[in-house]
Amino acid sequence: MSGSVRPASLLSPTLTPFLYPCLDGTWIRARTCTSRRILRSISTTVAGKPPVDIHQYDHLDPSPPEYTTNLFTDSTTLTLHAGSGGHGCISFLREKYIANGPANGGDGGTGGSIYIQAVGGETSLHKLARRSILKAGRGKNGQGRLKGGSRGEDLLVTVPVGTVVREVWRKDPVAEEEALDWEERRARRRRKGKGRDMKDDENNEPLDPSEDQSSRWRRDKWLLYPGALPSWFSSADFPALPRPRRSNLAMSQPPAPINLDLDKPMDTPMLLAAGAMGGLGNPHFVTKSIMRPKFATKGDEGMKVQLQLELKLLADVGLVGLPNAGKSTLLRSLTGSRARVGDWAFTTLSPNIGTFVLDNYRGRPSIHTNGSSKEPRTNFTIADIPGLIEDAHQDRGLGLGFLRHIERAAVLCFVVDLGAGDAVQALKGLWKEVSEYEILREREVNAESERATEHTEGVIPSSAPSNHFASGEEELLAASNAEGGSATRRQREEDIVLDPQVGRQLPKLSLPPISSKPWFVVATKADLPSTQENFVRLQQYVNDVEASVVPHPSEKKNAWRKKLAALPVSAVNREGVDGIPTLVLELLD
Ligand SMILES: Nc1nc2c(ncn2[C@@H]2O[C@H](COP(=O)(O)OP(=O)(O)OP(=O)(O)O)[C@@H](O)[C@H]2O)c(=O)[nH]1
Ligand SMILES: [Mg+2]
Repeated sequence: MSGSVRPASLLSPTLTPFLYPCLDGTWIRARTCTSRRILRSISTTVAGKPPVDIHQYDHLDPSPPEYTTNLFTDSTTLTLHAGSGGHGCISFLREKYIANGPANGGDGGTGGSIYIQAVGGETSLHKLARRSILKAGRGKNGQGRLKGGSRGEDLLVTVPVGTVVREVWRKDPVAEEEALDWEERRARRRRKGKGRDMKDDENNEPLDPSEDQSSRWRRDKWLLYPGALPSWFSSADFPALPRPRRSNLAMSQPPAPINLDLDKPMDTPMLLAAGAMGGLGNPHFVTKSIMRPKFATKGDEGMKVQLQLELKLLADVGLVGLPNAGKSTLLRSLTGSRARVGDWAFTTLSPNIGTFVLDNYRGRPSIHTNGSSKEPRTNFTIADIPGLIEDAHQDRGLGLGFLRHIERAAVLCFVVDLGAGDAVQALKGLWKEVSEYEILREREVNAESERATEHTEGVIPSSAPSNHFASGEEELLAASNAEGGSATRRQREEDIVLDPQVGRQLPKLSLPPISSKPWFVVATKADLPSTQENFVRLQQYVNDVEASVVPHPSEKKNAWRKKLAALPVSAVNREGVDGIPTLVLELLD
């Protein structure tokens, strides 16, 4: 021990004597009664203990065949196809003595809808990543005797809690039809208003009455009686194409673009894209002149939407450390996790989540409170992410891809290896990467909000509710006034949520800055020889940060400085780790 440092006064009042018995007496200042009880029990077992066998806990230092590998994917792109509607049916009643009965074709069924639900218990998107396109079922075609087609099968996409969903693009054929229909009716209205001279205001050209699109026969929209040739039908025989329709369900769709943060388990699935409407059967087109219409309409095409899913794991504690620091070993010693451990860098290639059980319901109930909810806390979760290397924030190593998983951790646990050089420098290096990542993230959030503003200004979302809820004339008047029209639309969009549980757009999560999160340091491999001085220097530095004698390692103003602690542990021998839950609970609550 160097003479300049006064170790006894610097060491934390935690588990130091356990590892450094020569410094005994410093640990008596335990923070809480609980930690004092734990420490006392450890110290009594330590007295007169024979040297520890490093391999006594096999699962903490496993042999290679025992390594577990888990499939993990934290981001993927999915293309979802809502179900198309079934076609309407062309059919006529035929019974004994009724040779040429009336039309009795049923309507086509509505296509299946797409729902999303965040569920607990899942920690990866790999199942979804294997399937890039997911399709809901198509509605069945209508049948004779006015039998409507059955609905298409719905599709439920289940994602882990913590998934962020962003829309990449969408193709909504019904919205395109609506836009076309709206243009046509506006042109018709203008013609009506202009009277006989019929001049187009923009081009100043005479309008051709035959240009009326509504009466235009569209082959792709109509279904003809089997065996009938299109030439048998003149366009005059066809009624105007029915206006585009949407199911009632479409009103609970989130407005475009979809931007969800599913940070809580959902009781009910949330609608993403409603299935398209089925076509109309031939009875809809019976008129005085056409008593037996030999045509029906086809079902609408379903909406397609591409979504980017990104998983941000939700854990109470995030382990941050250099490669090979001993994070996975620490996770294994604290929890029942089977995280892969190995004596080389980048053993961990994807995040692991472990659960520390406080109350296993076998004894007296746990009395730990659970933050805001005030319910007893029965466990807390710990996320172990791949090691960070210098410039991880510039995507070196595996860092950047996985730093997002600690974004939502309530407490950060910096893991430094006492046997691998200056622990203070290691801690400063880790903080540098974390704060650089924070800057990157802030920039990304700003860019995203700018994009969102651009999108909403003056553009009618493609999933704007259908016009068929208002009477045609009323709506035309509103729409002819550009400003008023979009305002009405926007207003209606806010009003249309039928089921507040299912149709709500989840609020965007506003994450606190990473540097303002509570943190502590775990100095691992304290069983290695001559690590004592290194730990003492680390302890001194942490105390100085707490007392604001030196700047915070993140160099941020409002960074967390309360209750800082550095704990020496030997995870591989499971020594010193018992103090971590107590500290974590203090910081969590
Ligand atoms: N002596 C000693 N060795 C340890 C201790 N903790 C971990 N190790 C060893 O350090 C090596 C690396 O441990 P890991 O837990 O895989 O380290 P990691 O930080 O998860 O490494 P990456 O996943 O590569 O980032 C393994 O050989 C462990 O047995 C400890 O407390 N004492
Ligand atoms: Mg690891």
